[in-house]
Amino acid sequence: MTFDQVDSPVPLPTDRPARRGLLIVITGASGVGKGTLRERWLAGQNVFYSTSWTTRGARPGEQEGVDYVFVSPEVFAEKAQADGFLEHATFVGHHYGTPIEPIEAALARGQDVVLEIEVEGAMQVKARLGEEAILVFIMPPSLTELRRRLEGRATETPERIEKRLLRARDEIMHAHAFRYVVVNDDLSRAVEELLAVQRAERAAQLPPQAWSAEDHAAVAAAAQVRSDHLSPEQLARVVES
Ligand SMILES: Nc1ncnc2c1ncn2[C@@H]1O[C@H](COP(=O)(O)OP(=O)(O)OP(=O)(O)O)[C@@H](O)[C@H]1O
Ligand SMILES: Nc1nc2c(ncn2[C@@H]2O[C@H](COP(=O)(O)O)[C@@H](O)[C@H]2O)c(=O)[nH]1
Repeated sequence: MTFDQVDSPVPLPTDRPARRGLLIVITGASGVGKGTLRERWLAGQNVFYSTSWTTRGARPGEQEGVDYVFVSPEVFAEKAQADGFLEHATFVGHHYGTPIEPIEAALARGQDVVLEIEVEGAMQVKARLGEEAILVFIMPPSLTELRRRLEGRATETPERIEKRLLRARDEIMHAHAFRYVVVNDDLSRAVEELLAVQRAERAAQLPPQAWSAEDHAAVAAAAQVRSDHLSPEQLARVVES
């Protein structure tokens, strides 16, 4: 028996991570570039990316269990009824949901978790988890550019693109509900802003005296993309352009 154990009736938590992981949610209109940004932002990081369940069919090249878990509406409904989702929503005719168990496990072992979901689901996460969820809205430079990206990706029929764009207008008007707003015009700058947000939120768990120079820089950069800087006029300009 070691000295420590004699002094401590409760075993010391040597194998427990020092902190819980961060839960970061990126949200925004379909086609704004969430997936593109997420891949670049998380490259080389040991972050848990949550694979969603969906009732839509797989697109060419999409892999079961990697891009999504593809299920029938019946299987989805069973999981929802059993409270197996952190959030779930219907988006242009299909159901999408975030399975709760793997997320809870990753956060408990100290791993950061990233969700990439549409706006209604992100609002549910906010209502359920409050300040624990770090919500980032990804803003397109304009609706015209959003249309160009959706058409260029060529994964939807023209009719479905119109439905996604119609929904996008409403989603953009909710941007102020999220903690941060990152404009995805220049991809590299937007990735830098996401890295700054992640670093700043980690730093916020420590007293400022413990921050490195990089932490201070990240906190300053993240402050620039807080949603309270966003004016109603800026939002209107995006949906009207
Ligand atoms: N900053 C950018 N500039 C120009 N094109 C971009 C930019 N970011 C992403 N794109 C392009 O826009 C298209 C849509 O991107 P992506 O699939 O990542 O969007 P998404 O928000 O994840 O969509 P969904 O929500 O439907 O899954 C892709 O063809 C991508 O290459
Ligand atoms: N509320 C949720 N939305 C999700 C989830 N997984 C993905 N999504 C979002 O749905 C739309 C459409 O996706 P697509 O792959 O069909 O283009 C897009 O905005 C995704 O981000 C989820 O688990 N919950």
